[in-house]
Amino acid sequence: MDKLVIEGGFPLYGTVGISGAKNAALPLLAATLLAPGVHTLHNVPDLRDTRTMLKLLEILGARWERAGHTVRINSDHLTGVEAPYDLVKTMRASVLVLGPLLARSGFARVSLPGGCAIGARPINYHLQGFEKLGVTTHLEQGYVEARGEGRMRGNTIYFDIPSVTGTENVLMASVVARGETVIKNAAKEPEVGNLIDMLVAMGAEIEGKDTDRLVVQGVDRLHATESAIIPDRIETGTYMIAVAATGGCMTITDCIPAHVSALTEKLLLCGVEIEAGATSLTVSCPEIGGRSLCRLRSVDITTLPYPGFPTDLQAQFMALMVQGDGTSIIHETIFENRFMHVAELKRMGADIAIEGSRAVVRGIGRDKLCGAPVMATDLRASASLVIAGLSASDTTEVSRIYHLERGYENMVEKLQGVGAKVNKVKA
Ligand SMILES: CC(=O)N[C@H]1[C@@H](OP(=O)(O)OP(=O)(O)OC[C@H]2O[C@@H](n3ccc(=O)[nH]c3=O)[C@H](O)[C@@H]2O)O[C@H](CO)[C@@H](O)[C@@H]1O
Ligand SMILES: C=C(OP(=O)(O)O)C(=O)O
Repeated sequence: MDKLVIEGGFPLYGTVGISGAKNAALPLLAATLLAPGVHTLHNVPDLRDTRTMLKLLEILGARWERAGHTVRINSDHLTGVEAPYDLVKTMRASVLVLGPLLARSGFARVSLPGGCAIGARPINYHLQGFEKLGVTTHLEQGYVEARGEGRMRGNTIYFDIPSVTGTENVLMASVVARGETVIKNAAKEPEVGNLIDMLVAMGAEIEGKDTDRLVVQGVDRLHATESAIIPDRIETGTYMIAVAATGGCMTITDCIPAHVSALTEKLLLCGVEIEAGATSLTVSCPEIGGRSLCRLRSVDITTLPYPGFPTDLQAQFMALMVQGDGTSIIHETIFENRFMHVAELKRMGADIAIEGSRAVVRGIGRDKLCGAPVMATDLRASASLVIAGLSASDTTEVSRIYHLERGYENMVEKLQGVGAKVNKVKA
């Protein structure tokens, strides 16, 4: 098993280019099942999760080829309807094939994802949405079997919580249902917008992009098309926090600054300087006494659905707040168990107490974290530990980095490119 060895304390200077978003690539790849023909997707990041999704499409009968970040998928002849346990257990987003398979074949069998490190994560909203469209679902030996009686029928679907993949899954089923579907309290994440753009290019009729009310007029058929994955806002935010934590000045290119505005506001309050261009962000720590490592004001965050502060940046922001000059309250409202990084950060000297869904982070100031062997428990917890390691004295070893490889393309190379002393070694 590989691990990362990080020698901390070196400020980051230079430029990092942002890859396509994992959380947009996964639903857009699944959407290629909706219509026969050759679909072209650009800016697809090469990650463990996108490789898993391509493997799943292959199991279902699609054929694909990759040239750099462009993937061509031929879904003319689908031969399967099942997402097996072995794949779903490595990637929950495998459930995103349910909607397209129902739309294309009227039947799908998908292993029910279990809980994961960050929470129970049920898919009841997905299933309730399909049932509203006339689909029957039942559980058989750990698999969800979903069957439509003839063509699905449009309906009004209300989500208690604006589920991101729930919205995407139900949307993909509804675009070919008969009549009108209204999705109320839909997720407004930019990745949902990216999927809507692709579906519309395929011939779907959807109104309400970027709002919490989506109105779909079902169409008889869709066609293959060409789309591009949006830049990864979570990767963007991770590098913004990395430079705030480590000091220096980094220009982050190929990103959409508006997609990270909640984080930008918080970093400005911390005292970090940020200049936004059309597709770039320059993040720097003001120099004090010849060092770029400014004092860091502690600020509070509450994770919320978009455009609120993303839960996928909570762990990384905590790695920054442990170096603050006061107390920061970090309130996690999306997932019930997303503080697995706390125990590991404490091993590096952080002062954090968990009180239910809140973490009380008492900042220990700059230059106080010390390197340690730590273990990654999930994707963003891993990124948090990398940020802590980059800012700590001595050496930090992060094990179980396969989590990191699910969602960060070339992280080691990108960090080395801005002066970080980080290497991947065999454990
Ligand atoms: C592949 C992908 O896009 N993953 C993202 C997606 O996950 P995902 O789509 O799984 O997350 P959701 O938006 O569905 O989850 C939001 C909340 O709703 C709950 N819930 C959700 C569905 C359901 O049927 N029942 C239910 O109770 C979840 O347990 C959670 O507490 O959005 C999350 C929240 O922004 C991000 O952290 C993930 O990175
Ligand atoms: C939680 C995440 O992803 P997933 O929903 O794929 O587990 C994430 O990207 O931080």
